Amino acid sequence: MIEFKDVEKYYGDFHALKNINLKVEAGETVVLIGPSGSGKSTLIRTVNGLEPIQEGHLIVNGFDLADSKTDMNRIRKNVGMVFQHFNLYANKTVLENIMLAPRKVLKIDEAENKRVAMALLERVGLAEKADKMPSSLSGGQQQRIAIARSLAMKPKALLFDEPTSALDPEMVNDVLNIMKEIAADSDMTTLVVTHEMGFAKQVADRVIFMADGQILEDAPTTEFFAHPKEPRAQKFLSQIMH
Ligand SMILES: Nc1ncnc2c1ncn2[C@@H]1O[C@H](COP(=O)(O)OP(=O)(O)OP(=O)(O)O)[C@@H](O)[C@H]1O
Repeated sequence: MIEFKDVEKYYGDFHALKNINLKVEAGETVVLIGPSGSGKSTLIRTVNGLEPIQEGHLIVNGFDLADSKTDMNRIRKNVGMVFQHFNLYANKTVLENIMLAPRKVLKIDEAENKRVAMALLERVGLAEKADKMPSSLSGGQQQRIAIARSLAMKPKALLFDEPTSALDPEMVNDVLNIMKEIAADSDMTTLVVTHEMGFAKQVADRVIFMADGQILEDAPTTEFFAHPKEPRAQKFLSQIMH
């Protein structure tokens, strides 16, 4: 579903991603961890073209993002993204937030669009908020709406960029529980940047450890947490687990 081949990414002179090679199979759940500034957000933002790469190849759903002929709209249709700060449309109701992209991009029938949107709101436990404005909801509720909005596009892959780090602690589990359900869906490819190690342990098929723009370790979850090989991963885990 997603393959990085010798990818290099720069912000001006700053080398943000260094020789990234990574393959994520369809249906896999991969968690990216690592110290602040190691390039985790940058890496997942390249997958739906939010950040361009400068060298190498990045194949998403069969299309190379390094190829100027690749249609980014087509990529974004299949690859949803959930951000740390929700990014809901402030001047639209919860229901409109969810219905907008399917209407504009997928051009689906209005009644069907509403039916799907309401079903998604049920799924995230917020059907009664359909006609509210996002600003009247808590952060955790807004994030659940943002997830429902992504799912409405029926993406093949979902990218989560620290989706719980802006939330009050009591809101975190509601969001993680929905993410766990999504991760368990064997058709959905899920890439998650998070500091929630419990979540990583429970749902990730693999853990990627990054530092200084490089992937230092890429291992099955149980193996990674039981025996991290890289000294920097060992140090990171010992700091974060206390
Ligand atoms: N738009 C940008 N312009 C210039 N430098 C940037 C930009 N975005 C990120 N960087 C730099 O790239 C490096 C990697 O940032 P990135 O946000 O990908 O790290 P991260 O591992 O996700 O960190 P965190 O856990 O703190 O979110 C950092 O040094 C950051 O300052």
